[in-house]
Amino acid sequence: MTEKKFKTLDDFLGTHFIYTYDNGWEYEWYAKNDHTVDYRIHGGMVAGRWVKDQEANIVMLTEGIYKVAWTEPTGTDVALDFVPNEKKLNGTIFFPAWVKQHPEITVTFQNEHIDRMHEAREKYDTYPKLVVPEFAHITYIGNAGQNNEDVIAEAPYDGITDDIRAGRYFDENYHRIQK
Ligand SMILES: C=Cc1ccc(O)cc1
Repeated sequence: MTEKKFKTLDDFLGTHFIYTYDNGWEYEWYAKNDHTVDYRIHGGMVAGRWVKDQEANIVMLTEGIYKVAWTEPTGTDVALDFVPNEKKLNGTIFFPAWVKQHPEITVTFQNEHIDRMHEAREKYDTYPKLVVPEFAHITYIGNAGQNNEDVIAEAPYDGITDDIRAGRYFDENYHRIQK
């Protein structure tokens, strides 16, 4: 894992993280550029879900501390505060009621099923929302560079985060080593 020190917004953009929330949910998230994020979910209520090119608001609050927020086609809202120099973040996820009732609908490569998400958010309940506020500890930081399509490029599989942490997943140019 890189030991880089985060100071500027540019230090954050292009960075790839893996982290585990205190409730046990493991997530992988990539600051693709100053308005776009990709992610994969490895543990928790919607493990198996993965998303590319989600538009997000990304700012630096003060040196080395970053806030990211977005709203999804599912109606789920997310706010993340990264303190990468301390290997931690705080995330709050606001799930519409239907995602808790039918998580399996969202567990897919969302980009190929946007219509299905829009349909479900109209058809099923929004309220009461499920709010999940949690700290997480960062277990991996990688310098992927911005707009790297290899970072989040396939469905999550058992052991993928171990492969990434062990250095078996990306080559020296942060391209995926295909098995
Ligand atoms: C629902 C998406 C989501 C992505 C990353 C994260 O840390 C929390 C939620």
